[in-house]
Amino acid sequence: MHNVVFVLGPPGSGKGTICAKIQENLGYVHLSAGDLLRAERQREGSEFGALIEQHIRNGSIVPVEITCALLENAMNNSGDAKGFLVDGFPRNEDNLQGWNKQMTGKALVQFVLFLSCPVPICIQRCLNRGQGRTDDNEESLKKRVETYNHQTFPIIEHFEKNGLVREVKSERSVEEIYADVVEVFNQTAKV
Ligand SMILES: Nc1ncnc2c1ncn2[C@@H]1O[C@H](COP(=O)(O)OP(=O)(O)OP(=O)(O)O)[C@@H](O)[C@H]1O
Ligand SMILES: Nc1ccn([C@@H]2O[C@H](COP(=O)(O)O)[C@@H](O)[C@H]2O)c(=O)n1
Ligand SMILES: [Mg+2]
Repeated sequence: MHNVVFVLGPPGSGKGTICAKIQENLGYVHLSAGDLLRAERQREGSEFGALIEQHIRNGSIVPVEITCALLENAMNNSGDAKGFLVDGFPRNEDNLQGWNKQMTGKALVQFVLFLSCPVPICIQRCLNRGQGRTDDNEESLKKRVETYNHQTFPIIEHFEKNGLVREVKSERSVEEIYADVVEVFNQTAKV
């Protein structure tokens, strides 16, 4: 059984940054759904490359069968891990239902780390990121925020109703955020 922490928040809220620190210090393996999709988009011979790029540019969500298969493969190929930080998933109802269908009995969701941050700050962070992402532009960001507000936030609310959400405000320095995140892990997960 894989231990899983879902990490959610608006685009640019700092999910990848904080997950890297958790992986370094707390022994969880970081799996970013977006990174896995970008790698699959680049993989020679992938039948999904064009479809993934279309969704990424539009800020829309790739069908769960593709994303969940990438996540499950990555977990199975990671050897012994204390747990997995599943960053940027589940992003909509399709992701959630597909995960439940495919992963029930194989993964245990310990909690959901919700990095909350005002959208204008998130947008500015993405525009300054400088990694050459095809979706870090004003047009794609508008759509990504719309998708977050209409599809992802309701998923966070769903987990909140089940008592699984641990919110950490991420409009602060990485050090301040990370200190609160460590508290959350100490209280909730077996570290
Ligand atoms: N607390 C912070 N303060 C200032 N800048 C930050 C902070 N956390 C992350 N950043 C910067 O903001 C940008 C976005 O961070 P990051 O990639 O971690 O966000 P993300 O939530 O994974 O975004 P996305 O959803 O687009 O993948 C990066 O350039 C990162 O260095
Ligand atoms: N569960 C997911 C996660 C991501 N995507 C697509 O990738 C884009 C980038 O995601 P980041 O988390 O790296 O910002 C995102 O806008 C989606 O197009 C997805 O489809 N499903
Ligand atoms: Mg990210």
